[in-house]
Amino acid sequence: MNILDKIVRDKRKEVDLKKSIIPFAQLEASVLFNSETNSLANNLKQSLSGIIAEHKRRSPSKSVINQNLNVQDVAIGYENAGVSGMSVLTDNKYFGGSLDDLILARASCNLPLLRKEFIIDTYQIVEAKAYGADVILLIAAILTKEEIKQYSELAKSLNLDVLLEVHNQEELQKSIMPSIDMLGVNNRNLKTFEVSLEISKTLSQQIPDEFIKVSESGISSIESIKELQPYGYKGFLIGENFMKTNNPGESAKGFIGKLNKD
Ligand SMILES: O=C(O)c1ccccc1NCC(=O)[C@H](O)[C@H](O)COP(=O)(O)O
Repeated sequence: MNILDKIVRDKRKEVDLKKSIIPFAQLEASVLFNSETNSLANNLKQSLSGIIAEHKRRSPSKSVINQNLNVQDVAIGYENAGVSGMSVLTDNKYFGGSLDDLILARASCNLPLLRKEFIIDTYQIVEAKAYGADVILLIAAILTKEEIKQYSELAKSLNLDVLLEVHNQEELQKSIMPSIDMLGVNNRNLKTFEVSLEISKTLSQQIPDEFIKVSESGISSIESIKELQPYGYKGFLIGENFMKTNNPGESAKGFIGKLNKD
């Protein structure tokens, strides 16, 4: 069983447990369906920095990255740095995150917030809305085409943006549909942890122009961004490179300052 299979297996148990504590109807009743969304897609279209900075304490590939920070400081720091959006990992077992992180980030900044989660059930999408997310992530590797359609349409009905993540051509082909706002190419193979920016470059030609392209994972230099921009990428998801420092906000600020100067 690879790591993605293990994460999904545990996620199904977690969601079942949550449903037994707070039933779907009760969760749904707590959500303000039409509440405003701060659109990440719009920010990326407007060519702000394009950086989507992540809050990531640990990961299956790197183990501990940084356990000493509080999410409010990180959110405020990222906002001051001029990032286009913030990604908040909410998985606890493998990444040390939680929905509390999402709500604390929401209370601390006005950035578009991505709930970075392994979504395998509509429950998690309504939960994302309830906890203040503006964007959800759908991972093509763990969903059927029908699930991608159902989940993305539900997200749109809740005023949430949808970032759909792919890693190969097969995943891309099943994911192209009007309810997707942004197509993210993950440079990290989630089954083997191998990272290569070539994945973003190769898949870019097959992404139709109407989708905003986001390159994810393994980005740690201005040169990488400059390399990816000619392939049409407007968004760049960066986690470890900022989170491994004592002050991710300052680190993002320095990065963006250099990006704007070059
Ligand atoms: O990061 C991992 O090790 C990982 C393992 C298995 C599934 C997902 C994983 N990461 C989620 C992400 O997509 C990254 O956190 C995100 O793209 C940022 O990546 P990085 O800049 O390399 O921290």
